[in-house]
Amino acid sequence: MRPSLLRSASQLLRRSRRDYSSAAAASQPERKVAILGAAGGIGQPLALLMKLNPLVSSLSLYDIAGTPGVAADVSHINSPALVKGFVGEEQLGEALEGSDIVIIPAGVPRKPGMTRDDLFNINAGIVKGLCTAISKYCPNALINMISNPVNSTVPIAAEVFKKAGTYDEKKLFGVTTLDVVRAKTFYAGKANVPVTEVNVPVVGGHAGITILPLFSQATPASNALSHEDIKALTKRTQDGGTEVVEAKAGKGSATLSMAYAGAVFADACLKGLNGVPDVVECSFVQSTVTELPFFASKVRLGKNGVEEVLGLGQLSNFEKEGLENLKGELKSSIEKGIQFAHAN
Ligand SMILES: NC(=O)c1ccc[n+]([C@@H]2O[C@H](COP(=O)([O-])OP(=O)(O)OC[C@H]3O[C@@H](n4cnc5c(N)ncnc54)[C@H](O)[C@@H]3O)[C@@H](O)[C@H]2O)c1
Ligand SMILES: O=C(O)C[C@H](O)C(=O)O
Repeated sequence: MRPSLLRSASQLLRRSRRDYSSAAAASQPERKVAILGAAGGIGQPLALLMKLNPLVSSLSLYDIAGTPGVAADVSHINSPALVKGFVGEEQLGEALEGSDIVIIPAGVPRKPGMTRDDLFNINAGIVKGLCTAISKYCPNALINMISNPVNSTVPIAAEVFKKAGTYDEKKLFGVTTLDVVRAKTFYAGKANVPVTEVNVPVVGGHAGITILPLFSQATPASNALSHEDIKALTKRTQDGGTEVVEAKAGKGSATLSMAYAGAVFADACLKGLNGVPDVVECSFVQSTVTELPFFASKVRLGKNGVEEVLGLGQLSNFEKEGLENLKGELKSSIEKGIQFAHAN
């Protein structure tokens, strides 16, 4: 693991420990978190980070292969979460039962030259199958969808849940936290401000130009950045996933930074469920912020999942243009997901 990831993991753990002490005093509820795709590139480090999160009392690791080994390994860590591994479809029900949060990084990752949409044909079916099981075994769980293309897999999940009569728009989240993590890192480097103090909302979706970082709202504000700097930061954030895919040269896409981002988002969901006030993260959710039915923006998390979808705030002209430019692609990715769910 890179030192920065280790630092982030230990910060996350320390933060959670503090919250744990105050929550424990108010008798913290038991929370079960399931990871589907837990033996994969994201699944394994994410399992590690969730095992380190003291808000988790039960950690269920499911995959089609490899989970007994991952579960045995992670279970030796001396933190409170009880770890169980489940393998194969016949164990999926048990893996899901009683889950408060289901995190889904199951599916194939990109290779160089591919778009996220190129993953649709394989991942759409995987997500549909897993969501069908979720609607049966843990219909009230919050879903953290990581599998790509997120712009389509979230609408697929919504349609599966609607068909099963279990859809609750407050409980379905596309995980876009990695875009925020990248925007914060790149902005801090360019603006020369402490990265741990930086916040940057990222709205839209999770693919190419649909990823729209709002650097005009970045804090701490910086007037050292030119328009060219903002354009370059925006492009780097939009192409962050491709930067990793190319650097890995055929060995997959972001796994460690994604596991960190997934752990941050799941931690925020747990805090919301536990009644911690003012927990806000960006996420791709059912939305009326624009005319599109799903859109990523800041979301206030609460005891039932989404408590409030927050608006976009003041945008720069460059961001307004980016917003108009992303709508066509995002709309067709959403429609593709909905059509797939209806046809299959
Ligand atoms: N949302 C994001 O920001 C983001 C970031 C990075 C990667 N991703 C996506 O996450 C997904 C996983 O990436 P990865 O690098 O971990 O891939 P990976 O191939 O390393 O792991 C995927 C895992 O999913 C498992 N799997 C396949 N079908 C399954 C099923 N039906 N049920 C349960 N598990 C199943 C595989 O066995 C494998 O262990 C990809 O679609 C990738 O594009 C999303
Ligand atoms: O880029 C990818 O294919 C994986 C992920 O969506 C990312 O943003 O890193």
